Amino acid sequence: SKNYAAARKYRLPIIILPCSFEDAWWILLRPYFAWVQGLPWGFGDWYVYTEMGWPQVDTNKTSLRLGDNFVLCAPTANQIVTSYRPAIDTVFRDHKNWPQTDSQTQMFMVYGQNVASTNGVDWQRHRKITSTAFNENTMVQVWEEAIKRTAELDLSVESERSLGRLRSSIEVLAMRVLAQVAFGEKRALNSIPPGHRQSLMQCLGFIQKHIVLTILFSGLKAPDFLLPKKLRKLKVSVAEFRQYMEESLKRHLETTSKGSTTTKSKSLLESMVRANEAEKQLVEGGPGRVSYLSDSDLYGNLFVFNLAGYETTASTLTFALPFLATNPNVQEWVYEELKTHYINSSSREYATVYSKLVRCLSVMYEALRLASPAPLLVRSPRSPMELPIITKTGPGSITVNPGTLVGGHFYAGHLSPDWGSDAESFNPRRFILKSESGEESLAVPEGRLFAPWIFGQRVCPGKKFSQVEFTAIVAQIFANYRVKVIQNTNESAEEANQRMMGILSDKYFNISTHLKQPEAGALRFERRDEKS
Ligand code: HEM
Repeated sequence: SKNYAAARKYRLPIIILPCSFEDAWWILLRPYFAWVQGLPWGFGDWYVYTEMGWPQVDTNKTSLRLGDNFVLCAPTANQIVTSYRPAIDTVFRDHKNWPQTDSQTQMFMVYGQNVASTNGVDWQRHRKITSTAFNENTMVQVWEEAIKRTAELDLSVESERSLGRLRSSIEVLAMRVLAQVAFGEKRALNSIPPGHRQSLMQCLGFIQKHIVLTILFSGLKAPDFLLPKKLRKLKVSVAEFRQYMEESLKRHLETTSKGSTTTKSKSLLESMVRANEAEKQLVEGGPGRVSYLSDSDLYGNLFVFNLAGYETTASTLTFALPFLATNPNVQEWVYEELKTHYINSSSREYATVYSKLVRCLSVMYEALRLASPAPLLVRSPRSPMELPIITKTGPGSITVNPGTLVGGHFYAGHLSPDWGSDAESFNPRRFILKSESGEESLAVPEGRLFAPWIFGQRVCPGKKFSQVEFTAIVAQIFANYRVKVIQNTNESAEEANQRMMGILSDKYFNISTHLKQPEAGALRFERRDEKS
């Protein structure tokens, strides 16, 4: 009731919730209460808003009904949900005054503090060291590794794949790219090396799938026989992944201490270790706070790179490919670009090719606009802060107190009617600008909210990594294949495409975007050099 009284003062529409995703107990119980959605007179309408990534289910429905800003009023806290651009700008440009909340950052705190789990000066320390790892040398590796691994996908041998199967193939691919580029890991990721009980892919995959349980129970000291089977398995996976990280770090520390003479670092981890060692030398004996990372910090960051670094890209591709399959004209438009700059180009090198493939990148932008893996990002001020709002009477502002949350509702911004009458359809051309001389470039149309990697100082450090990887994979696939939706018996191509769009809109959130029915649709990859 205290929260409700505070919410009323904002003069914004209010949705009352009996609990929220900030309550740990509710996260566990939530699946058992799905039935409330079937209650008459909208009695169960609150249910959808009680999970972290709810906009992936609701998309922009609530925003169309209630406007650009409204309040979710729960017993734990009020959350002002906004897709109003001045508000998004105010909050996300200023991470000092609008830091992340514990419930969001702690999601990433399984092995140690890291760039995603910290705020303020601690964050600066993590960010400084980890950012050194994302340089142009890394991008060359991402490009080459992604092309090589895509060629190994064997799309002509296994030419028909359900969306579920496609997702797992692409996850393996993206994980390989990350493992190679980030950790210099050359071993097969799905075999079990001596001294291990699980492969790297097995343990990371299991942690990823049960990330919420991992966060809730990673510190649990209970003896194994008291734990349910799933938690026992999770404990093994968490320990296994730690062992992989320790081995990897040990290898890298050895190489760094040998003082390798090349200036170019070979992996993200190596750059990070190097920058950290340099930082240690710098402060040795000097006064002031610690500016380097401890081993536990390094593990924390390694884990978070794994968590943030492959599923997001894999998720984006699992949407982009079927979107392209339902839009053969867009495929041909992408192919035109590939013919000029990739297929018939004398070089396939990152430096010459990547920046020219703007149509490929526009496909990524459009897939992210429609199915971003980060649907709602929450912040909360440390001291009372002004937040711009918009009501029926026009723009204004309200004071937000500490303890009140502000949720940036990126889905609503990405699907807003501002994008025009085709806001809901897949049309990557909207991101392409043509100069008078006919040269194409990528641009977000004026006056739209588009921030899948957010912006400002806390922008995703893997933004370019993911763009280069996505472009390489799309280029390599569409230079060689046409992709089609597989029709069911008695179904026309048009009907199959319609069905596919339905499957793609049925989503849920777990670190990234997932389909509820990935086995209900499938794609066929047809080689371009064979008759179709
Ligand atoms: C399509 C791909 C990707 C998307 C859409 C994406 C999106 C995002 C977003 C929205 C954030 C901000 C979260 C917040 O502040 O609450 C973020 C942070 C982060 N991302 Fe990404 N990301 C992608 C790929 C990657 C990749 C490939 C890596 C690493 C290899 C990566 C590493 C990180 C890290 C470490 C952070 C935390 C940074 C910080 O808090 O300072 N991401 N990402």
